[in-house]
Amino acid sequence: MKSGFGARARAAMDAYGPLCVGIDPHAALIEEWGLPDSVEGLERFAATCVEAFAGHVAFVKPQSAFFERFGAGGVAVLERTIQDLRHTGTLVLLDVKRGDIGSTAAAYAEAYLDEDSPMCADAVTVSPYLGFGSLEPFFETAERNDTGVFVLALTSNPEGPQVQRARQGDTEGTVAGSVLAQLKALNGDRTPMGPFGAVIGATLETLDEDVAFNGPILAPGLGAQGGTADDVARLFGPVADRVLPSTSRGVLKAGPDPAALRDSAAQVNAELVRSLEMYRTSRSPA
Ligand SMILES: O=C(O)c1cc(=O)[nH]c(=O)n1[C@@H]1O[C@H](COP(=O)(O)O)[C@@H](O)[C@H]1O
Repeated sequence: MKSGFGARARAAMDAYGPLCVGIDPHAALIEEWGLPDSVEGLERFAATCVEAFAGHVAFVKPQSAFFERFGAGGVAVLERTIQDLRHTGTLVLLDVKRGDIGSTAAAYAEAYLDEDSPMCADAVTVSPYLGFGSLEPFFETAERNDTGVFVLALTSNPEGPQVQRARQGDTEGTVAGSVLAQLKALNGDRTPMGPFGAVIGATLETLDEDVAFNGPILAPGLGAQGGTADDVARLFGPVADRVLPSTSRGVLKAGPDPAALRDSAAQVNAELVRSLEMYRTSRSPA
């Protein structure tokens, strides 16, 4: 029987280290890899990523936008990529950042989080800006299927704080703080952790929020956006066991040789482990 998403994420991170590698087939990268910017090129790009990363990292995160760019043919490649990765046992976090009114959210949830769907991933990214409650169909479908949901909280882009750091009222906390508090309520005290994660960028100057919500933390922004392993340790050191730092271009630029891609991911993973360990030892009593 399949175990809960929190348990599967815990086991994968313990086995492979914290790194999540993103599959973002930018046109420029496809060209650098010597491939045509077409469905055929996309197919070879994605297959190379599967060969390089499946069975070597805890999570792979395909970015749907770069597949949708090619229409139905691109979406078919995305579907196959998700299935191929999952067949190897590698966890797939599908990055689609969905969010809509409840009845439409239910259809998105069925598409990405229901095991009967051909596009089902292990987890999906969602946006809470139609109201956290509008995400309920995602949570409910995930619970029924032992899949997971990652909700945007403090994103890695410079425009994020305008909305996410906004105060909800004179005395209340921030929008992001409210998202994190609601995730905490959903995860409860499940062990080893709950299935509902947050997205918090590795590019932030400071966290300034309570991240004790007992779920995984996707931390994108490592590499191309300027985040470093030391930033990950500085921001997430106290909750190191739940952080899933993510990079796409930072590793993909090592392609198209699958061995070079795998080596690059292993190197980033090792840097993360080293920085998080240094943080831990610097804080432990002598
Ligand atoms: O949800 C995400 O993964 C995400 C959230 C966020 O705050 N910032 C962010 O960059 N991402 C995604 O992470 C990937 C970052 O790619 P690189 O900048 O190439 O590492 C892209 O697919 C983004 O859409």
